Amino acid sequence: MERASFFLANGCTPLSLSHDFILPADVRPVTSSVSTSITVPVIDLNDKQSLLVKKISDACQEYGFFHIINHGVPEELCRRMMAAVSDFFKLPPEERSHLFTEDKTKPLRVFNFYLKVEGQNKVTMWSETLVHPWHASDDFANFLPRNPPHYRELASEYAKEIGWLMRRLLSLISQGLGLKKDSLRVRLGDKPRLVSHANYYPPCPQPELTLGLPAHTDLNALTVLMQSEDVTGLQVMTKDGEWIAINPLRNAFVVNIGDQIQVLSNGRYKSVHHRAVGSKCSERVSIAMFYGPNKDTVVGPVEELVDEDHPPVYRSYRYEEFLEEFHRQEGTRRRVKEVFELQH
Ligand SMILES: O=C(O)CCC(=O)C(=O)O
Ligand SMILES: [Fe+2]
Repeated sequence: MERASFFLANGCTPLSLSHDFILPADVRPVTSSVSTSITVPVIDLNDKQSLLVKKISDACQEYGFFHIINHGVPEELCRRMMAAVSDFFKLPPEERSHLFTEDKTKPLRVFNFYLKVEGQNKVTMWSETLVHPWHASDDFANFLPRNPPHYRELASEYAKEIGWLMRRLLSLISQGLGLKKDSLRVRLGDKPRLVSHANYYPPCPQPELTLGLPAHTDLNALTVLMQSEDVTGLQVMTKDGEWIAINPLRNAFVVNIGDQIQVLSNGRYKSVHHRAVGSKCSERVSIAMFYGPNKDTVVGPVEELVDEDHPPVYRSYRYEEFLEEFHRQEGTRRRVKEVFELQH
């Protein structure tokens, strides 16, 4: 059966792998060099508390990424949420194009990631992303798309569940660092910046020539990601600089450390590079729920984690300063937290 063409929200011709999407050879994903022998830990949230804290701590130090199972979020809700995102991207392009903007101050928007490349203006990534705020208890439905009609209700319900999960994860991560349960949550402030990115990757005729999402680290503190169950795409860089695939696992979430926890933990926990590659045969969806400080929060290494043997790796900053640096590096393979490193 012929597959219906995908039109980008800002385009009126069917998506095709034109010059605009093709990356220079040195940044293309080399499938044959992606290791399949290593993978990130799968952590069962039903494990005994002390074991759980240790396993999460080890994963945060070694990979900055892990899977969680028995997370308590109803499977049916996850399935419906993924379907709602997929339905959103299947709306005719004119139904999404009014949300398309490069203005990052708009809370609800659709955009494409891109990379700036020498001799070529921008290379657009093979994906489209829906951005909006989320909140576990406040009503944020006004910031959500009206279409598809069930999106508002589902996203609100899903946010409530993720809110609880984030709280639990932040507590476990704090304990892993030897801190009080609520330490990281308090540090990140009582008005965290909560943003959701729903990424849609249409099938890609030549995934080896482009990327769905460029290599990046998450700028926030913590990310809970749900990905399509039957398509691969997410890849993570290990300490040794090797790409590994994070293949989907049924009824599991991927959790990863963002830059702010790397800074708060004084470099103990790692916010690592990851990217998404396209798939030739199937569309793929991922929903990243980000938890970060608000712009006025001061972030720096937690005092208890700094001593003579562990001098501060980063200087403190207002998160707004970090965001400004992040925007300054737009379109590049960003190195934002490195700008805040102290020289010893
Ligand atoms: O699609 C994915 O698996 C990765 C998404 C991601 O890294 C992000 O949205 O920050
Ligand atoms: Fe990410």
